[in-house]
Amino acid sequence: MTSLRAVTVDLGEHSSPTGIMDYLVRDDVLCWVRRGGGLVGFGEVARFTDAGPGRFQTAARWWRELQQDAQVDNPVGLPGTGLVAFGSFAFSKTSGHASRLIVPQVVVGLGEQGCWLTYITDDDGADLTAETAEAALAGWLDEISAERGAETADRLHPGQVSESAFKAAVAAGVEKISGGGLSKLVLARDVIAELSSPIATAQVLRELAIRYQDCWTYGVDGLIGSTPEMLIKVENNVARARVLAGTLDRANTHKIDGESDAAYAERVLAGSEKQQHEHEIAIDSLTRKLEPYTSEMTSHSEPFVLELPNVWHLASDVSAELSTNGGHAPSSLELAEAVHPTAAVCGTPTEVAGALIRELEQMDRGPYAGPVGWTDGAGNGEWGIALRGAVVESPTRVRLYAGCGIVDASTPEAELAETWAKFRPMIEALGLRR
Ligand SMILES: C=C(O[C@@H]1C=C(C(=O)O)C=C[C@H]1O)C(=O)O
Repeated sequence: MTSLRAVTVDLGEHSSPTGIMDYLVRDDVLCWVRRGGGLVGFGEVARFTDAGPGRFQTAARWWRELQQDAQVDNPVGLPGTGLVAFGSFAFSKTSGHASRLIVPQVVVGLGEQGCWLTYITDDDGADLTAETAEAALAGWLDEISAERGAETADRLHPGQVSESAFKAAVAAGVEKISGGGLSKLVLARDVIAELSSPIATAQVLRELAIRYQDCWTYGVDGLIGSTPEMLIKVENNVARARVLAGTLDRANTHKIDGESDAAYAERVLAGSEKQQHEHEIAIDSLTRKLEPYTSEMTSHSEPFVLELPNVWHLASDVSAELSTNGGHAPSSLELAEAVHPTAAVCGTPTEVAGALIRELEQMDRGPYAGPVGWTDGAGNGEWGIALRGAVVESPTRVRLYAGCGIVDASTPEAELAETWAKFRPMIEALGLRR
């Protein structure tokens, strides 16, 4: 195994109003961005890949061993400094898709407490100073990627799961739920964007990051998107999650005369028994899985309405003190494994829902609905659920994914419409029209 050396340097204040988005200038960036803060990585000095049920554990072991052999000079010491890996994990243990951790050569970070730069190398003789780190970053920024305009020949095609196949799967899912044995099931489908010229990934990421400020915009090795759902975040032994379930389209509203947006969302979403039921199942699944790792957990008794540009969601924020076993708290990677998949993207009970997804969807979800994010050497990290995103399969072919929670009151037409609302962020960022 390569042994790595790293240095983190303090960059002081970053005064630009667009923050870390200023660094989303290359199509090959690794990124994790929210409200102008986050991490952007360039280059690659180490990579881990694996598939199957052991993928999280082999990744965690690889990451631990990499730390043990590494020399890290990190006077900044904040979460996201020192050695960092970006990663994405397949949704399913049966997926052929490679889960991965990637250690970049250069990472720029921006948080509430400042801005920093990390330079990582496998070269024993490299000079680890602020100057070499800054020169490495400047080298990456020297060549920036081109933008592209929307082209009329760009097209959206059906994916592996057509609209009619999706509706049939939803009907079959509702029938299974009514028959007992499971209370919630999440079914998804895909669509393909065929572009007439190569995708400008950095531009897409910038558009998502600007438009979806409350979401986490991710870019990891061709997996791109902007997720509103935080699977697990660990910062200094505190874990946080944002659980979503319950969705209302903002483009096709049926407001009563004079009703405000907020009152409409409150009435139709927060006031809906079906949506509240779906939400309760999702929050229960997260808290149950997280509980064994915590000494204290807080969540609000009522969900709030989260407003995004495309949809409203019922949302709950959970926070928990992590219990330290022998002085060692679980890392973000260990917790991601423990809580994935939640009922927000799989169903309840997990095993029954997972098997039904395989049977009814008939598609490999790949990294869609799996954890995406980053980890540092101290166990901090942020793992979102890879939703509202796409996989860049070739420069001109992008596969978009979206799904919905199915409960006994679900109808195929409404769930199909909901998938279109969830595709919208990517469709618009790609400059496509439906
Ligand atoms: C499955 C997706 O979203 C999930 C399902 C939701 C729902 O059914 O209401 C809401 C948010 C997410 O937890 C997706 O975006 O593809």
